[in-house]
Amino acid sequence: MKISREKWSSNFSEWFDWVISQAEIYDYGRYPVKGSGVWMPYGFKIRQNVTTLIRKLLDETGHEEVLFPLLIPETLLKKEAEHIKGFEKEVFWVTHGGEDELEERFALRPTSEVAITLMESLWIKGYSQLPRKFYQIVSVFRYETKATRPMIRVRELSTFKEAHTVHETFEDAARQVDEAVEIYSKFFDILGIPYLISRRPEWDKFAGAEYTIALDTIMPDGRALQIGTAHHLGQHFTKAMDYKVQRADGSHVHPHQTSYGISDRVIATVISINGDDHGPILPPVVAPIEGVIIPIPGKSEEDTEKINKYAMEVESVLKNSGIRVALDASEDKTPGEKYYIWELKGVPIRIEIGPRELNSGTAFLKRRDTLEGKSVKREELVKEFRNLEDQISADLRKRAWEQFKERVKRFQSLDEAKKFLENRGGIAEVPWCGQDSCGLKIEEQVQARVLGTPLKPEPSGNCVVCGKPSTNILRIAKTY
Ligand SMILES: Nc1ncnc2c1ncn2[C@@H]1O[C@H](COS(=O)(=O)NC(=O)[C@@H](N)CS)[C@@H](O)[C@H]1O
Repeated sequence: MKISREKWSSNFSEWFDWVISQAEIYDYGRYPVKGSGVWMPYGFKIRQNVTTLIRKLLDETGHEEVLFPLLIPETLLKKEAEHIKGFEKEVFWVTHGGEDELEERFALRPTSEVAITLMESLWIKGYSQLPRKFYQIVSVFRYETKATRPMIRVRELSTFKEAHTVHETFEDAARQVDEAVEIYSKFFDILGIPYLISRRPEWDKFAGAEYTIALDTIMPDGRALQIGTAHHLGQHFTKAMDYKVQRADGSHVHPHQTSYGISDRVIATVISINGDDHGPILPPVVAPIEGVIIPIPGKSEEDTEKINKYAMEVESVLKNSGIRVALDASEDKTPGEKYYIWELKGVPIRIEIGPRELNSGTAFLKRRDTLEGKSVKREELVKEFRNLEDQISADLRKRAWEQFKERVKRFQSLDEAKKFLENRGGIAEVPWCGQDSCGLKIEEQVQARVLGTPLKPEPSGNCVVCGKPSTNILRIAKTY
């Protein structure tokens, strides 16, 4: 028997608010600063498992973790004209220290390009020190004026991983952007999150970038969510800040840079992408508790005692093998009430230990995603548990990709694309001649956002606006 996904898909936003509060993941809307949420212990552990994973992927590809000041002086932030133009409406300012007005305002960093470029100009003088790849996982602040949403559109991005790299040439920076996209692809593949990689249109790239590559997923309500971006910054910041490095031939050149970021949105997505009306289904790799043991009382006090004792043995066998396991031995709830709570918390495997398991020396493993269960011998428990986890991870990833692929559709006319986006939602692909004017018209007529173009051009048919032969397809979607 499957659990319905009615609420999860048709009232996703309500479902998400209900899950993050009832599963005690993230307290949003009650802390008296709009757009700031609180990571509660269980949610903090999910966040920790996610950041541990991205740290691993960055550390093993030559990135060095750093930690920069939160405050950026106004004159520094304004060094790069496009950058400040793109952010000036989003910056929070600090104007006083105690009673004293500061002689210069400080910005709460909205992102750290100028801060990092300043210190790079002091640390890195010559080509032999390049390329250099830094990253930090910090809070950044953006005065979002659109409706804020927990984790998805916040004003304090409390899990902002920003990477910044320096290169001798444009080409090497372009190679780095490709590496960043590969790292993000691997990251989302491990998390089981489907995505499309698109080059953002010229009119929607990061402020101060040559070009932007973005990874977009589709949330249960059919809206697209940008979950990662990588920017080729060229020499925009190094020229604005007159930062040069010495080349092998003794000449000096402004180095080229990239930056790439992900945020709390990744956690919102990993909670939401596989869910049902009982709550989220967390992939084992990020689940704070991979398996929860629920003892089922016996007919007599004596039996129940034996069952609890056996359950504790099962707990230590799993714990000793490095599995994050919990034993819910609370006396004040029935097994059914416990099932409800742990399903709401998205625990991927439930281990039922009752009279039958006690007598046969087995454990009953129940999957959170399909609700299928199977009995395993106690001696095989760790191996069977790990195998089941691998099966669940693969099935969750497969199901998410199947749903995703159903929601990416190609159309030859704008009307069909518009209808599709208004009904089910998803990402529509239409033939495009490559002219910005047509691209902007598409956004207008479809009342949706252009996500951009595939990295490998896919000309097919005639531009849906002007009728000229297409040079590529354009992806459009209702977005967050
Ligand atoms: N208000 C927000 N709330 C949550 N996540 C956000 C918000 N704004 C942006 N993000 C996420 O942060 C990622 C990086 O932000 S960004 O503006 O595109 N890029 C940068 O800031 C660059 N400096 C790379 S670190 C985006 O891809 C998006 O997933």
